[in-house]
Order: sequence, then C-alpha cells, then structure tokens
Amino acid sequence: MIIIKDLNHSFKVGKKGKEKEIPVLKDLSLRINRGEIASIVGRSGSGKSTLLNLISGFISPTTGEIVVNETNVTAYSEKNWAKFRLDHFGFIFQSFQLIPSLTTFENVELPLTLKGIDSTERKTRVMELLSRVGLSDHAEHYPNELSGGQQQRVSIARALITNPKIILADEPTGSLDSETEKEVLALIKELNKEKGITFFIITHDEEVASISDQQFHLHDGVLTKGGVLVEA
Ligand SMILES: Nc1ncnc2c1ncn2[C@@H]1O[C@H](COP(=O)(O)OP(=O)(O)OP(=O)(O)O)[C@@H](O)[C@H]1O
Repeated sequence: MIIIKDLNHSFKVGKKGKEKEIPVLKDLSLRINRGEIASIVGRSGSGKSTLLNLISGFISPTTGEIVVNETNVTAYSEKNWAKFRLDHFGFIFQSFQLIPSLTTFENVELPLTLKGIDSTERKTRVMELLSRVGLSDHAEHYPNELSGGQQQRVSIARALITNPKIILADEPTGSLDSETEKEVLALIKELNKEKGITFFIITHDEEVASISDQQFHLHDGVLTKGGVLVEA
C-alpha cells in the first residue's frame, strides 16, 4: 500500500546563488491499495518520473508525507532506503536495464546474491521464476540474444525474484511493438492476480492504463484524476 499526503516537490535549477525553485508536484495526495494495479498517465514533463523517484526514495519531497506498506519513509536516510527498497520494491524499466555481460539466469539471480541468499536456494528460485515467465530455455542467453519482449520478461522476473509487495514500472511496454505489449500486459495482470503484487505503472499509453484498477492523471504536477483526500 502506498499513501501520499499533501506532497509538494520543487527542483532548484540555475547557477549557484541565482537558483530558482521550479515546482514540479503540487499538493498531491493519493492512495494505492494493496494488490491493485494503479497507473499514472500524463504528458511528458507532467512529473510522473519525479513521483516514482519520490516513492522509491531516490529523491526526498520538499514537503508532504510518503507511507509505504505502513512505514512512514518520508525522512528515511539513503542507508535506510537502500534496505527498504530491496525488501519492498521491484523495478521494471522501459529500456529493461539488464546487465549485458550477465546471462538471463545471472540477471535474475543478482538481487538474491545482494540479499545474501545461498546458491542452492538462488538456483531453485531463479529457475522457478524463469519457468513462470516462459524463459527456462533461455537461461544461458545474454540480453543481446533475446527479443525485446523476452528481455522485458527477464526484467519482470528480476523484479519479482525477491518477492516484493510492490512493483514500480516506468513505461514497461514503451519499447515493445503492440503484439508484444499485449503479452507483457497479460503477464503483469496474471502475476498481479496470482501473487497479489501491487503494481504502480507510469505510462503515456491508454492501453496500459486500461489494465489498471485505478488511474491517476497528472497534468503539470497536479492530479486531475484519482487524487484523494487522505486522512491525517
Ligand atoms: N533533477 C531535476 N532538476 C531539475 N528539474 C527537473 C529534474 N528532474 C525533472 N525535472 C523537471 O521536472 C518536470 C517533470 O519531470 P519528470 O521527469 O517527472 O516528467 P515525466 O512526466 O516523467 O516526463 P516523461 O514522460 O518525459 O519522462 C520537468 O519539467 C523536468 O524538467
């Protein structure tokens, strides 16, 4: 579950001493319930990535509060965030962000290695998940030996391998043709149903938004659809 209360975010731009504050997110409140697919739709520059970066602690809000899975993370240090992120979130990106020098197996295995899981358990979990996303036969392939849709399946497996409760996805089908997009969206929907994972998806695309239980529209940093009054 993600709760955002009265969030404002400004960036400082310009030369030192002459900085200007540019407000990017304005009085934003929203609630994403456990197990739902929520999407945020908005034009380029509306503040979608900024919102995702705030929810995942890569930047801190100017004012307001962020609560993730019952934890108020607003004032978390980078050290706290690093652990929290690994325990609570999986990430999917438009450009897949697989490590080119690692095989499919190794890319999916990496978050488990970072968490200190032993190699026997890693192998079992990775192979189980590769089978679930239909890539058991491609475990030894490198990213450049896979199609775009297959690469996105690897990155979905990598996002799921630590059993996070929340997946944050930034334009997950933005690099895919429309057939492959449909397959990846169907997989996201199935995984959401099977595992009860919450998905928060940034998109330009109404097709992606259409698989969502809840849609937010962001326009120039203001929620024009889906904003709620969140109780203090
Ligand atoms: N680090 C930064 N410093 C200054 N301004 C920034 C920074 N990051 C983003 N911005 C500004 O904040 C606004 C929102 O950017 P953001 O990347 O959140 O939009 P977006 O909706 O994700 O766009 P896109 O769909 O193109 O990725 C833009 O005007 C951008 O120039």
